[in-house]
Amino acid sequence: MMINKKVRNIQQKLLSDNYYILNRVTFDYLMPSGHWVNQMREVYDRGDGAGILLYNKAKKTVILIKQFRMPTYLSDNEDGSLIEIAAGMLDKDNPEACIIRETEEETGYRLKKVKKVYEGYSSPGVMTEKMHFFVGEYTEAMKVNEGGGLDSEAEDIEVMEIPFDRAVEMLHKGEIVDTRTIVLLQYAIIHKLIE
Ligand SMILES: Nc1nc2c(ncn2[C@@H]2O[C@H](COP(=O)(O)OP(=O)(O)O[C@H]3O[C@H](CO)[C@@H](O)[C@H](O)[C@@H]3O)[C@@H](O)[C@H]2O)c(=O)[nH]1
Ligand SMILES: [Mg+2]
Repeated sequence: MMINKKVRNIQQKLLSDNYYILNRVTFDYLMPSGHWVNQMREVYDRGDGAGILLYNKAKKTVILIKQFRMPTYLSDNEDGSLIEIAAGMLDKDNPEACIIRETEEETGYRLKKVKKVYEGYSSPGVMTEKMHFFVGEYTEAMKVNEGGGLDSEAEDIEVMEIPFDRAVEMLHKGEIVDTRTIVLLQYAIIHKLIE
């Protein structure tokens, strides 16, 4: 941890801990020219996350979810709804336990086994978050409730079971614009999860 000799004098100033943590971080950075320059970054820390692509080989389907995402609505997403993989923030549990819990809350399927495929920083210039990516097979027998998210968190999640071919078409037509979902659909294509 923190062994980079080109970086020193890191200072953090808390800008907000209203919900998660936003810090203003200043530091000195040694340029290739040999000069130290003072730099500033605002860094958002809301912990790490996990996401999963659920797929069924026999039915040749995947499960995605649709929900309202305010930041995209403030950007250019017309009605603010976004098609995504099931995903959640790690509380104190490990990524695997987290994704199994989130899958049940959001989609209604209780998985026993998941496969970790990637780890990656979500938005490395801005936030600390690292995402843990999983894939998992689901069957009708694993369905324990309707999903839809937690009322206590005011979640309104639509569960979408769709043919894998349709998901790939949506990907290629630009109807899927969540990076994490793009990553896992591409994983499924590359590794022929469904044929
Ligand atoms: N009041 C309040 N509640 C919040 C706020 N931010 C999040 N929440 C609550 O925290 C819940 C988080 O639900 P999760 O399912 O755990 O997380 P997520 O929003 O699906 O996040 C996943 O996707 C993100 C990408 O959009 C990832 O960044 C994240 O790591 C995770 O994978 C939300 O439903 C909401 O109730 C906030 O600023 N204020
Ligand atoms: Mg979620």
